[in-house]
Amino acid sequence: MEFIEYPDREMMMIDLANRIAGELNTCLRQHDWASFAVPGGTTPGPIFDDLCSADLDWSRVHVMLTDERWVPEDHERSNTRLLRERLLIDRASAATYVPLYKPAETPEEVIDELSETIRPEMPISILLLGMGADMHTASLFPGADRLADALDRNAPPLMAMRAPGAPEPRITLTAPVLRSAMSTHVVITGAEKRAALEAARHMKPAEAPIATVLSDAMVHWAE
Ligand SMILES: O=C(O)[C@H](O)[C@@H](O)[C@H](O)[C@H](O)COP(=O)(O)O
Repeated sequence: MEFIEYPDREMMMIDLANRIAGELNTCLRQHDWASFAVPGGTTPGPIFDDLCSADLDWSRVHVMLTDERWVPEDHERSNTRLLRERLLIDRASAATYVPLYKPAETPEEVIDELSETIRPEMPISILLLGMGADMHTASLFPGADRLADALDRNAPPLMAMRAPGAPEPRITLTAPVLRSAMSTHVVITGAEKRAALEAARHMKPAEAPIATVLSDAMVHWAE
């Protein structure tokens, strides 16, 4: 694991947007298209604000979420809504969006369909992950109902997940998909998450799910 500490959040967000744009460009020089998976939540918005105007061939970039909260797309907690408002705009509006949501009562009703569209995107070219102070990443939460299955190396690419720490059902990429990404960045802020990250390095993914990706990840932190 590589840990990069920044003087402040703004510099970190700008630097990460630049790094990711550079990695996407490199990937597009070598391949016809690149898959780019991003988290929702409160942290990545400023990265999206910078990245959406990056000068690259977005028409060959496939953007997807690492996980989604099972709420309609216009709900304030929808990660899809965050992407549509802050990433898939400006130059990045030319990207192909690969959805992790379809209107349905539960994720189980549409997971097979969604999995079929996700499968061809593997392995993910560039993966950006967030982390909660409880050491969850994507929607791999400690104590989640199907965490052990999602950590298994034979897990399907996409799973529904319910957890005490998550107010609504989730759908999430599973550990084998996250671990097979060609480039992995984790972005975290604040002292509490830094301490959680340090602790997770010595814990098993069953207790600290972020641990499943740490060995090959570049972690970006600012106060
Ligand atoms: O939908 C989500 O909640 C995310 O994809 C999730 O994995 C997120 O990255 C962490 O919960 C951190 O969230 P914050 O950035 O809001 O702290």
